[in-house]
Amino acid sequence: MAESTEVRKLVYLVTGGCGFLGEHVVRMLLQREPRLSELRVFDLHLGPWLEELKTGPVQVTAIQGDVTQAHEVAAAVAGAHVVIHAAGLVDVFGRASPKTIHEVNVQGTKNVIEACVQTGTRFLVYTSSMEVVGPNIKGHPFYRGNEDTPYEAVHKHPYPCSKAQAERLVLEANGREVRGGLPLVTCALRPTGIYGEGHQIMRDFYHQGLRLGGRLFRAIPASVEHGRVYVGNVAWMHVLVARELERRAALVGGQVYFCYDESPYKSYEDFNMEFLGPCGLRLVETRLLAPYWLLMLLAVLNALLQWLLRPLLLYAPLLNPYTLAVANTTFTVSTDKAQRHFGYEPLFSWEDSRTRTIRWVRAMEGSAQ
Ligand SMILES: NC(=O)C1=CN([C@@H]2O[C@H](COP(=O)(O)OP(=O)(O)OC[C@H]3O[C@@H](n4cnc5c(N)ncnc54)[C@H](O)[C@@H]3O)[C@@H](O)[C@H]2O)C=CC1
Ligand SMILES: C[C@@H](CO)CCC[C@@H](C)[C@H]1CC[C@H]2[C@@H]3[C@H](O)CC4=CC(=O)CC[C@]4(C)[C@H]3CC[C@]12C
Repeated sequence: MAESTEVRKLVYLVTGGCGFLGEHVVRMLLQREPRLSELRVFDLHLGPWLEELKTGPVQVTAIQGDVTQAHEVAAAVAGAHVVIHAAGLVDVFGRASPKTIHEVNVQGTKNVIEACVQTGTRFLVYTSSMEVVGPNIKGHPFYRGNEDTPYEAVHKHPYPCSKAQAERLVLEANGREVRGGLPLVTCALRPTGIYGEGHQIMRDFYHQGLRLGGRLFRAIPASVEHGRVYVGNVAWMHVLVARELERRAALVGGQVYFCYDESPYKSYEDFNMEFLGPCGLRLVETRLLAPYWLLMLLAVLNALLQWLLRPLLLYAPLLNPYTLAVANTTFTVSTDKAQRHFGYEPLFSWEDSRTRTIRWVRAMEGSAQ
C-alpha cells in the first residue's frame, strides 16, 4: 500500500461510524484507503475505541452529532470529499416509534444529501438494506435473486418503509448540482443480514442459548434460506465503491448493489449455528412441538404485550409477527453486479469470516467454552 504523504489528500465522513457496520467501515478505510488524510466519524454515541485510532498517519476526527439536525450534519460534511452514510435506526422490534425511525432514516438522509449539495461534497454512498426489496408482506420468496429480479416490494413496517424512502432519495439525488457546479454522484449498497464481530442479535441469541442450558430451539424450517453477509466484506464494498464513484461515475452513479460474499445459503438459525455450535450451543429440533401457528400466536401475543405494557415499560422481544415473517421467508441473493461495476471481490473468504466470528463469540463474557 502506498504510504506517501503527498497522496494523502482525501477527507471522508462516515455517519453512524460507531455502530456495528460503521466501526468496520472506519477500520477498513484506515487500513485500505491510502489516499485518506482525514477521517471524520459522526455518530450520536461515540465509542471509546476511537481514541486508539488517533495515533496513526490519518487524522481521525470524532464528531458527536445527530443526523436529524441539519446544521450538525452540514458542519460535519463541509470540506469532505466522500460521505458514507451508514447511520440509521435499525429497529424491527418496536423499540422506537415509527416517527423516530422516519426522522432518523428519512429526514437524516435528506439532511445528508442537502449538506452535500450545499457544501460541494460530490460523492455519497448510502447503506441501504435488502429490506427495501423484501421479504414482502405477502411472504413471496426471493430465491437467489439479483438487482434486476422482478419482485413485488410491498412495505408496511416502519423500518423497511424508511429505508426504501431514503434509498430513493439518495438515488434521485444522483446528478444534482453541488456547490461549485459539479454533479453529485450517489449509489446505494443493500446488505442482506449482516453478521460478524459486534453483531448484537448474535450476542442476544448466544446469551439466550446459555440461559437455556446450552440449547436453542429450532423455530424456522431448515429449508427457508436467509441471505447473510460478513461485516468485513460489507465494509470492504463500501470502501471500494466510495473509491470508484469518482473514476466510474457514469457507471456506478445512481445504482444499487446487493452486498454479497461466499457465506452459504442457509436458514437464519442454521447459519447462526455455524458460529454458536462451535461455541458450545446446540440447536434442538422442535418442529412437532412448535408448529408455525403456535409461533405466530406467540409473536402476536408478544406484540399485544408490547402494546399493553408500553405505558409502563419497553417490552421488545426478538419474536414478533414481522421478524417471524422475515425469518420465515426465503430471501437470498446471487449476483455479480458489484464485481462487474467496480471490481468487488470479497476480502474475507467464508472460512475467514466464520473463524473471525467464532473467535469473537468465544471471547464474549460468559462463554460456554
Ligand atoms: N445489521 C444489519 O443486518 C443490516 C444493517 N443495514 C443498515 O446498515 C446501517 C448500519 O447498521 P448497523 O451497524 O447494523 O446498526 P447500528 O445500530 O449498530 O449502527 C447504527 C449507528 O447509527 C447511529 N445513529 C443512530 N441514530 C443516529 C442519529 N440520529 N444521528 C447519528 N447517528 C445515529 C447509532 O448510534 C449507531 O452507531 C444502517 O443504516 C442499517 O439500516 C442494512 C442491512 C442489514
Ligand atoms: C423466529 C425467531 C426464532 O429463533 C428468529 C427471529 C430472527 C429475527 C430476529 C431476524 C431474522 C431475520 C433478521 C433481519 C434480516 O436479516 C434483515 C435485516 C436487515 C436490516 O436492514 C436490519 C436488520 C434485519 C431487519 C434483520 C433483523 C433481525 C431478523 C428479523
